[in-house]
Amino acid sequence: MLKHDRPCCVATPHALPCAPAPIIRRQPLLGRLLFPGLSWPLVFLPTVPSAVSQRCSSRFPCSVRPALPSSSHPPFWPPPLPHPPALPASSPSLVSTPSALISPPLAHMLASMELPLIDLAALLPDASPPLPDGARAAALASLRGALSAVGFFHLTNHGVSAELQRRLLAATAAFFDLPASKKEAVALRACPGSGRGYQRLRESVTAGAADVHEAVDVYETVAPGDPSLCGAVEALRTAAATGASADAAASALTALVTADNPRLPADLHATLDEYVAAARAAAAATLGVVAEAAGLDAATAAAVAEGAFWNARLISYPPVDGAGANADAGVVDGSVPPPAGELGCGAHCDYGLLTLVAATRNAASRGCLQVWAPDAGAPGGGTWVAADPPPGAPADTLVVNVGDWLAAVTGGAIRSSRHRVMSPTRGGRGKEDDGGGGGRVSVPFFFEPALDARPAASLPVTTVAAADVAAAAAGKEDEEGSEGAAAAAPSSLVTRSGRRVSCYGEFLLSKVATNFAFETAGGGGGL
Ligand SMILES: O=C(O)CCC(=O)C(=O)O
Ligand SMILES: [Fe+2]
Repeated sequence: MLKHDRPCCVATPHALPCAPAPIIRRQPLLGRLLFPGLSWPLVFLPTVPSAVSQRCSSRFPCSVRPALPSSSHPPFWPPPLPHPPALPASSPSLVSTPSALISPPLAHMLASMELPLIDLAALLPDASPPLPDGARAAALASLRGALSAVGFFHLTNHGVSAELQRRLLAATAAFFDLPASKKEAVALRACPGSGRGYQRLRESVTAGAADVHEAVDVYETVAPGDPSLCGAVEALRTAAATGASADAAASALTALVTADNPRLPADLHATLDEYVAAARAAAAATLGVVAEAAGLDAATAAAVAEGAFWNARLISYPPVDGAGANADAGVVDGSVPPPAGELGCGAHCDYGLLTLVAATRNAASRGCLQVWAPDAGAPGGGTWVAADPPPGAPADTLVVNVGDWLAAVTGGAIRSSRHRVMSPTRGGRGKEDDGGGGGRVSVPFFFEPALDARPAASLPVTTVAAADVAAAAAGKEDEEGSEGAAAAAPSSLVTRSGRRVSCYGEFLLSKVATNFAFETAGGGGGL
């Protein structure tokens, strides 16, 4: 990643009419992140190494580390699967994994909707007591199997306590229960360039179709002179884009990442601050383990995570009646046609490194989050797999999934899979209710690469799949009956105009530009 010691040269964009609020500014890096061969003690350094201290400008102490409890149960579940055969040195596409690499037990695991449960604390290289070598290798193999098949797994013992998750989900639910006028007071619509704020029902759009949810987006706020922003601006300006569009993109990116977050109710604000610090630390540690499972060398893994950026969404999915809801989500099967109605959130891939999802565990929520497993189910078919934690999973279980950038960095060894959220079924409220009421509340935390992270020249970059192009042209994702094909289409690190992205910031911008109903097709800073 490029380093800069001079202020960013992009003109600060037009003043944003958002209320200034001190929520969640860029935090210091956690010292060195966790990678094979390295261990946590580097995280405790009271003074941050000079290479990263220039980013250390916030009120958060540099000694933040996740409180990773010692393991009290087996480090992975279900039992380990055979390690898949070695992947070819250069994988032909970003996300496809030949079916031959899916072992029969793994296919079974997918069909029975059992994503592995990974115990992060037990898998850390400096875990105490250490796992026997064989057990650690088996757990990593189980993780690798899930990463290469669907890019989703369940995570426990990660330091984001169940209690903190419950508090955040309850405060989030309370926000969405407020009168519309209070929510609209922090509307994204009022400040679209900031990417932040409240979106009413059906304002968020996935691949052209309205989503049946309300949400609030928040982002890490970086300083205009932040090295990663400067690097991204430089990358944009020296990329193939011509002057005017590069300037527009640089301005749009600057507006997006330097804006302040909306003024949320005090308790939600404070809880979110606390949650972000914990989730960020957990994500960094998880990335180390995922990188190891994916076979990335330590230097590449370290480079991927340096200067990481984050954003998050607070989401409320209201319950709906009958068809289209998750009534039968206990049996998710690719042979069942997709619901005719609207989705809580349409099928999409996440953009960055890893997403950590905390969600209500009430009965209404169960089975709502689903991931497309192209190699499972009938040969040549594919299956939507339920991704929510099963009822018996530990209370702190988070759903973790791989984003496009990380999948690309691994050359397709691990998948960034399409996933969707079904609307909860009305009346499905159960005794496990923890704040979602009759609906589902979730908070995906997106752990992203540095804004100036560049795709390595050696990375395979797929062309946009035909199904995606057709769907984009038609303004919707899937033609009826072709959901499976479109769901399996690979993502690619190209902008909407088909040019290879110059840096992660540009990729992020091109994705965010199509996310909301009020934005025009020409949005996205000229990309
Ligand atoms: O609500 C969820 O569980 C996940 C939502 C999601 O996939 C996203 O916002 O990217
Ligand atoms: Fe997602």
